[in-house]
Amino acid sequence: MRLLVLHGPNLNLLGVRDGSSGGRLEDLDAALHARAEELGQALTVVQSNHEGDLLDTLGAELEELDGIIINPAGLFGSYCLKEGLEAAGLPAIEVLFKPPARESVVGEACVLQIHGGPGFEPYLQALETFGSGVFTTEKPESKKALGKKKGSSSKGAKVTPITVLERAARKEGSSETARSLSRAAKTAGPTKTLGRKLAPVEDLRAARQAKTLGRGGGKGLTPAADLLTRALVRQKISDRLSGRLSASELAAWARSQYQAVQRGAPAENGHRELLEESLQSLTLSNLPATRLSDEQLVDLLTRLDEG
Ligand SMILES: O=C1C[C@@](O)(C(=O)O)C[C@@H](O)[C@@H]1O
Repeated sequence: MRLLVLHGPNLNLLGVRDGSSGGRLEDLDAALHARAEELGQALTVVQSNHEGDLLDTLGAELEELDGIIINPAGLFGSYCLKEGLEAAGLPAIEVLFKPPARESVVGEACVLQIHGGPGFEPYLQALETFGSGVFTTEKPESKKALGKKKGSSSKGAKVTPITVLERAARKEGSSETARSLSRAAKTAGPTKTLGRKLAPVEDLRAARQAKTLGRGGGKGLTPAADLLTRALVRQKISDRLSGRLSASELAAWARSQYQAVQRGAPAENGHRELLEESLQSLTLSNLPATRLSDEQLVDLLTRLDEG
C-alpha cells in the first residue's frame, strides 16, 4: 500500500513553535516511516506552507497512491484542498493534533478524521487504519493527474519516499481519532472519529460512505465489506425479522461489531453514536431482561433509517 502524507502550513514548526506535540516534524516523519515499515506501507511525506504545492504534490503522486493522510493545519477551511481530495477519488484521512476551532472543510472530503490525542497518535492511527485493510482500492486503468507531473519541482515541498514490508498489530485505545473511533476513547485517551469532528471522524461520511469513499464518483473504490454502516445493521435486523438470523446470532454479531468499534474500527460517518447504541441494544437483545420484541426491532430499523 502506498500512502501520501501531506503536512500543511507551519507544520515545519512542529515542536519548535509549541513543543507540545511530542517532537519536531523530523521526529514525526521518523515515527511515521517506522510505523509504515512495520505495516508494510510505502510512504511519501510532504510538508508545504503553500496550498498549491500540496495540490500539485497530490496530483503528481496520485497515480502511485492507495490513500492519503492530510493535516491541512491552518488550511482546514480550504475548498481547494477539499476539491483536490475529492478529485483524487482515493480514501483520505484528515489528522489534526487538536480539533479545529471550526468545522474542517477538508474533512468533508475525507473518509475519516482523527483529531487529537497524545503526541503523533492521530497520524499513527491513520497509518494503522489504512493498514487494517478497511479501505480497498481498485486502481482504475488510468487516473487523471492533477497539477504538475511527478518529478517536477514543488516549491517549498519536501519529499521523503520510503518503502516497507510488514504489518503490525493495531495498538488499542491509543489515540483520539475523529468522531467515530471516539466515544470509547474519551475515557481511555485520545478520540477517534470517523467523519468530521472527531475527535473525531464522522458525519458527512455517512452519506459519503455509502457511496463512499465515494468521492469523485467512487472511482475505483470499494467500501470495505466490514465497514460498519446503518445499512449493514438494518440488513442484520431484517435478517433476524425474516428468520434468516436467530436472536442469538444477531446478538453475537452485534457484540463482535460493538467490540470492533470500541477498538477503533471505522463506522459510518456521522452515525457512530447511533450505531454504537444500536449495537449495544442488539447485543443484549436475546437476554430475558433486555430482549427486543419484533416491534422494537422495527422501531430500531426506523431509527437507523432516519438517523
Ligand atoms: O499547525 C497547526 C497544528 C494543527 O494543524 C493541528 O494538527 O492541530 C492545527 C493548526 O491550526 C495549526 O496551525
